[in-house]
Amino acid sequence: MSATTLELSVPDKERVIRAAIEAKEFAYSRYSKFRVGAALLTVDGQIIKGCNVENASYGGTICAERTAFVKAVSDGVTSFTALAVTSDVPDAISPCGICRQFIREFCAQRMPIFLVPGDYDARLAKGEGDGGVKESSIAELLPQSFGPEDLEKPRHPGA
Ligand SMILES: O=c1ccn([C@H]2C[C@H](O)[C@@H](CO)O2)c(=O)[nH]1
Ligand SMILES: [Zn+2]
Repeated sequence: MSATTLELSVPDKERVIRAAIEAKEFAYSRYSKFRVGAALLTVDGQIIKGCNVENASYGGTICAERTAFVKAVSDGVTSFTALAVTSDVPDAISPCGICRQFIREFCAQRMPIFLVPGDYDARLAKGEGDGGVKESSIAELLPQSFGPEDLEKPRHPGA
């Protein structure tokens, strides 16, 4: 376990990584041709997948990570134990700024976020034990962040 993350079982880690790879298959990335898959593991062991969904009005695009969160939250699920993200590029990508703020809303500071290389399976086949997965957390990806608790703090007397 790295200093920044909460403990997760090896099967759960493999499950959420595998789900992110599967989610990438449905990426609607006709403009960028950049496929991204994400998966959330919920506190009750459910997997929720998301892919990026682009739009002819480019700004309407939603990232894979936010797709997964929106699917979960709109089904009443708001507690998560892990997130995995992958693309087709060998260097594991890391969530964009907007998605980091989304993660901040729903996840513990030290919840594991697995950044999975696009060639994960090829790396495993070559005997690279962990497939090159990087483990991070929202504490690391979005330091000194603003979050839900900040809105609960008392206001100064003049406000
Ligand atoms: O972490 C990321 C980074 C990018 N994208 C998507 C948005 C867009 O569809 C494409 C190129 O930016 O990749 C994601 O889904 N997640
Ligand atoms: Zn994003």
